[in-house]
Amino acid sequence: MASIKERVLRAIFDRPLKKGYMVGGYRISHVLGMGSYGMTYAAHHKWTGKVCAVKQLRPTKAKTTAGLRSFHREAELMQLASGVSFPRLYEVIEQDGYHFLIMEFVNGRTFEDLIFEDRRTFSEKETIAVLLELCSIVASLHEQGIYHRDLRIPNILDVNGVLRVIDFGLACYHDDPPEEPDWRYPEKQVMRAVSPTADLYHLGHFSLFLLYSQYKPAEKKERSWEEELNISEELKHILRKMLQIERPFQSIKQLQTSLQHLTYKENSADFMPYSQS
Ligand SMILES: Nc1ncnc2c1ncn2[C@@H]1O[C@H](COP(=O)(O)OP(=O)(O)OP(=O)(O)O)[C@@H](O)[C@H]1O
Repeated sequence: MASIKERVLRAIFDRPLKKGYMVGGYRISHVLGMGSYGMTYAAHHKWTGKVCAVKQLRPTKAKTTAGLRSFHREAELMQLASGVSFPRLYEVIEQDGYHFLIMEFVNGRTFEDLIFEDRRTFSEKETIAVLLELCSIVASLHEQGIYHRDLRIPNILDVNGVLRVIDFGLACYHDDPPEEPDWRYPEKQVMRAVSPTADLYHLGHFSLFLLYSQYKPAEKKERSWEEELNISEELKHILRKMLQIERPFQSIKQLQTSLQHLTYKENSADFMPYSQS
């Protein structure tokens, strides 16, 4: 959580750029989102009209070594993460003292949009189908030696039934040293572990968001997700392992195998890959 001083400085120095501002050959059209490190805009190339996403490092962060380091790492990791599931990095631009990543614009709906704006609901089968597709994407990232560590509903997009993952702001290399533990926030240690378990943990929470989209509270008293969600015991067991309530999975492959086993066991002719649902 940002301190009061930090919030005041951000309000003064981190104002988003105006529509029409040129970053290299790209003209800013509007703000897509504002995060703790960056402000992201949609922009168009002045000659070709090609649309792209421009992520600007917040000026207050650009003044710090840690902020600049994280910006360059995000660029490096995006460059390294190859595959159609991740946006391509086109350019890194430093201009007027600002720092920008110019990247492919992913034209889809985030799962946050789908659940909270479109009111889409996900059954157990649909959630498993989404998870299986994500397993392939995340496994490919892990094979490239990268852990994403921010697989949340605003960072996973549905582009006409095909999933894509954005935001490498918290990603790391598999051989990075472990981060200094902050004992005030024990969950952060799990979420920021330099390990596949960090992504598995995030995917566990991601799955709960999908499954809760169908939930209709029958009583005022809040119960645990295990009591509230009407899902199979097998899926609950898998989720407990993802969320480290039970002995955690150690790799995405282990999760993939358990989910596949679940779909075979159900042997349901009506089980469909996410892209065909
Ligand atoms: N390549 C992209 N294509 C389309 N939209 C994007 C792209 N990258 C980011 N966005 C949009 O911009 C918003 C903010 O971007 P991003 O997720 O990179 O930053 P953040 O998580 O908000 O910031 P930070 O990483 O600083 O915490 C996202 O919610 C997403 O909708």
